[in-house]
Amino acid sequence: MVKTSRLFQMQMRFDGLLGFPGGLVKPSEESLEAGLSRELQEEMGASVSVTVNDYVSSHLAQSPPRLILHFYSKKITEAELLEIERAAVSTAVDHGFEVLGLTRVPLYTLRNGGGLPWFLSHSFISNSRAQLLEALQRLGLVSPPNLEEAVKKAEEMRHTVKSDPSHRQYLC
Ligand SMILES: O=c1[nH]cnc2c1ncn2[C@@H]1O[C@H](COP(=O)(O)OP(=O)(O)O)[C@@H](O)[C@H]1O
Repeated sequence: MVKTSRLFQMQMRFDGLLGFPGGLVKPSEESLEAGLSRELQEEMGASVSVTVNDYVSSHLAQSPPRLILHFYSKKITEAELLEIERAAVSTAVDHGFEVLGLTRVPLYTLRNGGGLPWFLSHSFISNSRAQLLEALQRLGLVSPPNLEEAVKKAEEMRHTVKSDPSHRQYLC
């Protein structure tokens, strides 16, 4: 087990993909920050107020068309994070439906390649894997050389799993 001083959260979505808490916002009806705060309440059961200061980046979605993906990241204390984790399984209305669970992201690489590389080799919704890498770099949670190494290892792991004979056995 690795104890880290910094924690970073994502979630397992209903469709089995990893992604961030959030959802669709109609800018004609509410501000992006108000919409995101509402979605966070539904998906995590906790009140987190997002402001323009938490804004990170925007990208055009490849699908569905005409969807703009706005990404925010918010720094909170460990106590607030623990509170969110508790609320996510107790009061969040989306728990067990749209969200199967919050998950911490391993920010370390083990000697055997476990940790962040394995995490990055999973499947992610839309551009959320790129959003994760952007946030880890911007927030200084993983150093650029370690991040680069983790991305490289993750690619190798994807190939290893595909060529693993036991993987083929499971498919037949
Ligand atoms: O974490 C994310 N990062 C980037 N794009 C996402 C993420 N989650 C969802 N999306 C995008 O938003 C679209 C709508 O997502 P979802 O179906 O979860 O919205 P909803 O919660 O409002 O129903 C997805 O098709 C995908 O393109």
